[in-house]
Amino acid sequence: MASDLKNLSVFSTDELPDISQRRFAILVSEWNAEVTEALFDGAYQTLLQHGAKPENIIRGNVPGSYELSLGALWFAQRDDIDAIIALGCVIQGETKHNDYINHAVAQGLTNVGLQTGKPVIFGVLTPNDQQQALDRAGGKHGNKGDEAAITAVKMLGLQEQVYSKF
Ligand SMILES: Nc1c(NC[C@H](O)[C@H](O)[C@H](O)CO)[nH]c(=O)[nH]c1=O
Ligand SMILES: CC(=O)[C@@H](O)COP(=O)(O)O
Repeated sequence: MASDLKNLSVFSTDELPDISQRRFAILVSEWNAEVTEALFDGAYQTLLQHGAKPENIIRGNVPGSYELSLGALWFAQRDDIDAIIALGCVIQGETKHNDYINHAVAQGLTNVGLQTGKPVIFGVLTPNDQQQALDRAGGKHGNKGDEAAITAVKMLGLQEQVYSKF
């Protein structure tokens, strides 16, 4: 479903888990900072709105989206981090560089989640241009940061369900 058909900031909040004691790492790429800072604001506020405590949210910056995977691994290896939200914006350039970054970071973040068993959320925009990025960082299509944060919350809820006793 394309973003044209679904606002990134509209989601069901039914049956969300208690996250008051949960600890989150939010990784932010420094490339396209106007966009990634808006993504961070969305993710951070969404976590607070759904019960997370400010003292349980840690932020880390990486130079670019390509570095999100390693940053996510470092946080995921900490015993005091329950979920990682990785935020970036890779705008299509003149060459195929964006394709290589996008594929690397998508696969890298997936691998970190599978390797550690912790929710590692792909909050990376891969737009064709700046306007498409802004539309998805608080613009007409909502905020990908909101979506990434609620995805982390929902995955923690699934984790609780899976590992709870009958
Ligand atoms: N062009 C963009 C980049 N490029 C930088 C890479 O992510 C990486 O930091 C570099 O290749 C060194 O390893 N990063 C973005 O996040 N967004 C871009 O549009
Ligand atoms: C992916 C990017 O936007 C940046 O690395 C520049 O890309 P390009 O050299 O293809 O314009």
